[in-house]
Amino acid sequence: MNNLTDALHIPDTQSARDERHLPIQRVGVKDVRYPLQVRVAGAVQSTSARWALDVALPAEQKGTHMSRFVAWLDALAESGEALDAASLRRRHAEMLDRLDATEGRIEAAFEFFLRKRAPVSGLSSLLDYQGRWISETRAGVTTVWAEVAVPVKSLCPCSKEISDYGAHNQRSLVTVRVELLQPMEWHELVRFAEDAASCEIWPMLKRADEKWVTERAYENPKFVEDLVRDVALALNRDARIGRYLVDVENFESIHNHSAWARIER
Ligand SMILES: Nc1nc2c(ncn2[C@@H]2O[C@H](COP(=O)(O)OP(=O)(O)OP(=O)(O)O)[C@@H](O)[C@H]2O)c(=O)[nH]1
Repeated sequence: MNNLTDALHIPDTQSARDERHLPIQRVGVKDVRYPLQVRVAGAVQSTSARWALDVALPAEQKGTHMSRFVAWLDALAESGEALDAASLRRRHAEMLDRLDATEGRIEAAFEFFLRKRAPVSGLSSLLDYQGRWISETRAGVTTVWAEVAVPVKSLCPCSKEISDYGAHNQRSLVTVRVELLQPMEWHELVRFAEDAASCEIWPMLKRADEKWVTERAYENPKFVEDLVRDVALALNRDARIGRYLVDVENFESIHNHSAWARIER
């Protein structure tokens, strides 16, 4: 690229000096859609991610090397390497090298699938989840976060208590973002949310399964507060996890708004 622009006598404005004495904490690209390979439950899944990549820019430098972010993405895609916590750390160091930067951040949001067996019939089908990798280097330290958004079912304990029949229940979305001190598999992260719900959900259910899910949720009612606390309690017991954020949204079936809760450590 440099040889080409030199040959064409195209000025390199980005590398000019800036005299405003203002460093920039984060500059880069976002909403870049590019292929990604992720390792899920022992197999590699090909997916597409929405990327945000940025670096810190010193005060004296006018512009960052924008094209190099995409060059980095392309090198990753062409390598066929599946991203996990270890390869993300390595690739992050490469991105900083490529951009002549010492600090920066990578975020990739993507979909992946887990094969699930229905509780009674045992029939299997694929449930989709939203995953996210975040890697951040500041002051020489790189932290890696994994996030998953898990759809589950919740049933209201109050409604069950006060009603002669039934209880209102709804789909909930549990988002778990954890700082990984040691590796963790995506399906393990998903379990924190599914284990805490009134009931987990499946794409394909026969009538016997539907009866099971309905009764399981009825026997296991949870407020949004119960759900967020039960996920946090389980995360507290796992030494592989550093800081975390748990977000639960209940898409209430008796309101046209959501009930919502968050715990951060
Ligand atoms: N820094 C900066 N670059 C921009 C901006 N808008 C567009 N560009 C990018 O400038 C790039 C063209 O410059 P290149 O010749 O590729 O320079 P470079 O990205 O610094 O890469 P090298 O030549 O390897 O240094 C294109 O990728 C554009 O996307 C901007 O606001 N700031």
